[in-house]
Order: sequence, then C-alpha cells, then structure tokens
Amino acid sequence: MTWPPDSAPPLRAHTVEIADPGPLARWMPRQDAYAWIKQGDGMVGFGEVVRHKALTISEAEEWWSDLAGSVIIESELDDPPAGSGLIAFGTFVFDPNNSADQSTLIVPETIIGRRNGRSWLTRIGVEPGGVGMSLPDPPCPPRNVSYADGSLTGPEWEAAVAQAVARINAGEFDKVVLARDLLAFSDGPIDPRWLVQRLAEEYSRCWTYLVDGLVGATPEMLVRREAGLATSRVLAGTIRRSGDNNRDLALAAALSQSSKDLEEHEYAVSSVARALSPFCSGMNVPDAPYVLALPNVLHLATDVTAVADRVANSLVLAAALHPSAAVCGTPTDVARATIAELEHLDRGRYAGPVGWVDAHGDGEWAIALRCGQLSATDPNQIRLFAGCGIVAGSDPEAELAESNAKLVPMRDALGE
Ligand SMILES: C=C(O[C@@H]1C=C(C(=O)O)C=C[C@H]1O)C(=O)O
Repeated sequence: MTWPPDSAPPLRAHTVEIADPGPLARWMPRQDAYAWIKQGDGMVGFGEVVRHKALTISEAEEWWSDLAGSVIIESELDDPPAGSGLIAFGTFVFDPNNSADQSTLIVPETIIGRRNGRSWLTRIGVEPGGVGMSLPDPPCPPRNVSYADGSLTGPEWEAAVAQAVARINAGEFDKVVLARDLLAFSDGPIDPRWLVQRLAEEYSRCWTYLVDGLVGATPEMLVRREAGLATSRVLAGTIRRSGDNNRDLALAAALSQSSKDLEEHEYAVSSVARALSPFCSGMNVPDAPYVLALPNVLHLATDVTAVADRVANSLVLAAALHPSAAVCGTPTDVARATIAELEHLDRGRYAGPVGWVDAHGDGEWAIALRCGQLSATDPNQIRLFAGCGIVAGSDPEAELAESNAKLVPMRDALGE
C-alpha cells in the first residue's frame, strides 16, 4: 500500500513527555502489540496505522523514506531521543526466495517509550488520539505446553550437520549455519505478552522483541544506527553454561582459545566488516572477541563500530549486512543454497532482521534469534527455531546439544 493515497489527509505523529510508565511490557494490549525492550528501556507499540508487506529490505527502505517524509511530526520533547516519535516496527524473512512468510513494516497507532530516564507517548494517525493511557488486563501463562519435532527429528538434523561437515571437508565452502525447528502446543491461546515479559526479565541483556507474532530475545545486533554511528554486535562460537560459576569461568577461557570457535567467529566478523565498509569510514574492528555470558550460553562476541555515511540509514545498512556469516555461512551464496537444501525448513523471519526505524532513518535491526513465530492459524501453537554455525571441526551431536541450549529461553518463557 502506498501512503498517503493521493486524496487522503496526511498522517501526524504527536509525541509528549510522560511520567515514568514503569515496566513497558505491561502496557501492551492482547491484540496488535509490538515490543522492543533491553534492560527495561525501549518501546512498546499497539494498534496499526499502516502495514507494508515488503518484498526486500531495500524496497522497504524506499517505502519508509517516502512515508516518513509525508508525515507531519510534532514533538513536545526537547532534544528528542532516538526512537521517540514516528517509528515503524519491522520483521524480514531470512530468504524471500525460500519462504511462504512475509516481511512486514508496521506503523503503530500508539507508542510508549523510555530511554535513559526519559519517557514518552506517541500517537500516530490522521487525527491522532489523546494522551490518556490505560493499563490492559495482564496476560495469562500458557497451559500444559507440549512439544513435537519440526521439519526434522534430532537424528535427521544430526545427519544434515554431518553432510555439511563432509562438504566443508571436501572444500565446497567454509561455513554454513544450519537451523532446526520445534513445535510447541499449549492447551489454550498463547499470549505473546507473557513471553515478552518473561524474556525481558530473564534475558535483560538481550533485545526482547515482538513484531507480527514473531517473539524472542536475541543477543545479536545486525546493525544499530544512531547519531551517525553504526554498530554491529557479531556473535559466533558458543558453549552451553554448566550452572556452576567456576566451571563456567573455565568454559569461557576454553571458548576464547578454541580454534574451531575462533575460526567460526572470524568468518562472521569479516563478513560484517566487509559489508559495512562501502557505507562507513573510521571502522573499528577489535582484534579479539570477548565472551558474552547469557543465562543459557556463552558466546564469542565482537562489537564493530564505524561512522556511517549520511545516506546510509539503518535499513540501507541492514540490507547490506543481511545475511551475515553468523546466520548463513561463507561464502554467502553457497551457504544459502546449502541451507535451502539440507534444512528442509522454511525459516520464515527466523534469522532475519527484526527491529525498528525512525523518521530520520536511525534504528536498530537485530537478528531474530532465540525466537518463535506464533501460528497465524492456530492460536495455541508456536514454532521455535535454533541454529548452529557448522565448520570443519563441528561434531553433529554437540551441535544438536547446542541447538537445544539455544531453545532454552523460549522453552523457559513458555513455562517449563
Ligand atoms: C543461529 C543461531 O545463533 C548464531 C550461531 C552461533 C554459533 O553457532 O555459535 C552463535 C550466535 C548466533 O550468531 C541461533 O541462535 O539460532
């Protein structure tokens, strides 16, 4: 849909400063709610003013630039923080040529946000609503959740991993990320707000998101653009946590010296640096990764930073970066074809960019990991996803265990 239609009055986005709203997630109504939360800050949105079904990230970028340029933006905030005012939440499919799912940008009717101690309320529409806010009924937990294999059983997925390792050893490519899915069923409708609240509490160092039924808490930032600076958090190389802090310290030391994990990590970092370089100057790529500790796993992590060109808004950068070697492989085209052949899975929006963009093009696009997609047809069902980077030294059994560790955040949120 193009906006504005020729005859329609323009949209307005009106923002006011509000008192601290407390936990953002509790403001979300049951239907049409969106979330982006990290360490308590972020935005929740609800209602829908415009929805754009995007063919590609670049096409979405053009649509958004046109729309944002046509909206009358009014803000009562001095020095408005990034993300306050007009934004769209978005989710993009991993591989549009191999998915029945759709990439979507959604402009909500209402946004409640908080950042660095400042809070705001934005209303968007032809005649945006007033400043009244009311708390909806809280969500109920899912009931009696049970699980079933997705497209492949555990042993079938291990066989796919073994096949990938054989092809790597035959010199066909360097790295591929293989994912699997797991179906979860509840006795009643699954309320995504319950999952958002649990994930935002347990995984506060991750970005908790809910956009168009895709819900999760990801530790990996494809790209954030703010005040001219582009940053990307690259993760690759993973160890499951043991539950014992001393043992975890030893595991972290082993991870940061593991040549298999360092090699896998290096592929991911160089793919990001290469993709960012045409749009940026003054790039800083640290020599060695650090260990990012999450409640379920330890990751090797590198934060890449650079000064972004004026024309390179967050969607332009996301289009250039997706898919990184952290979720696809190296070289990209061979890895993508291998994924389509070996996974037997429609990834949908899993491993695609998820996030938000504002009227200036600033925004945050994380990689949709540690997530599930609520079924569009069965409100009691959600499909969970997890994947692992496969390199020459990968062991199928260990990779299956790692994928199970990556499913823990969603399984815990579902109430296990
Ligand atoms: C593919 C996933 O995670 C990616 C793969 C990683 C790895 O193989 O070590 C680590 C972080 C992510 O880049 C996932 O969580 O599903």
